[in-house]
Amino acid sequence: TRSTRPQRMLKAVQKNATKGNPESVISAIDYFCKNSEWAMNVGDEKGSILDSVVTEVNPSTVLELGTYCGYSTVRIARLLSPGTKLITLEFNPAYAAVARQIIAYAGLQDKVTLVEGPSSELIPQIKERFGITTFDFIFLDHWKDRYLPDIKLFEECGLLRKGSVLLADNVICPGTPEYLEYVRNSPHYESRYYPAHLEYTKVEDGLEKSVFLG
Ligand SMILES: O=C(NC/C=C/[C@H]1O[C@@H](n2cnc3c(NCCO)ncnc32)[C@H](O)[C@@H]1O)c1cc(-c2ccc(F)cc2)cc(O)c1O
Ligand SMILES: [Mg+2]
Repeated sequence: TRSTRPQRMLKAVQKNATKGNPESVISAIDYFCKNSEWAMNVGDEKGSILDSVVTEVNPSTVLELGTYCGYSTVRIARLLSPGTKLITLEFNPAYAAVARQIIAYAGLQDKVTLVEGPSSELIPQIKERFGITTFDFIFLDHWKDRYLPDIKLFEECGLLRKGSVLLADNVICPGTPEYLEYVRNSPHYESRYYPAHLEYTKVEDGLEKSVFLG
């Protein structure tokens, strides 16, 4: 049977990247998406903004919603201080299998805990399963209509502290209107929009950074 796009992306990484070199894995995926097949990775332009926010926050506890093929997982994990790990949630087993191989190819498997399952079920389990009290940094890049319910779940589960940073992809395209309205109007968040473009295109998109105020 025909391979899937994530499987073809993995092949491109194994063919064009250098094992243990995260930068080469990122470049190989961006090259594949620009020259072979578009895929919904955060991409290089928004990825650079992601890099700058992660570097600024220098988080000890990190959560990503929506691993997909692991592109943003690799971007984030390569910037973490020694000993810091990130938890990434992915409910599609086929995507998770590809992501594990891409993360391992980058040599970052020891900095990443990929948990298979839906965020709605996993978020309430995080404290007891992973011994986390609160998250310093959260990257949202899963189904766009799940951003708002999941941020409310973070609040209910006490997973945010004064200063927790949430960074959301695709707030313009495909768009997350309810989430944007919430974080921009809630007295509990200080929000800022980073304009950019939809990965590998000229279409307008951007990232929204929201700091929890307690
Ligand atoms: O749709 C987009 N992203 C979705 C990501 C889904 C990934 O995350 C996984 N996932 C989803 N919900 C959950 C969940 N929780 C939900 C239930 O609890 N818990 C765990 N994992 C979850 C999926 O299995 C996928 O691996 C997108 C589209 C465009 C786009 C723009 C323009 C176009 F024309 C076309 C496409 C651009 C982008 O950057 C995009 O991110
Ligand atoms: Mg996205």
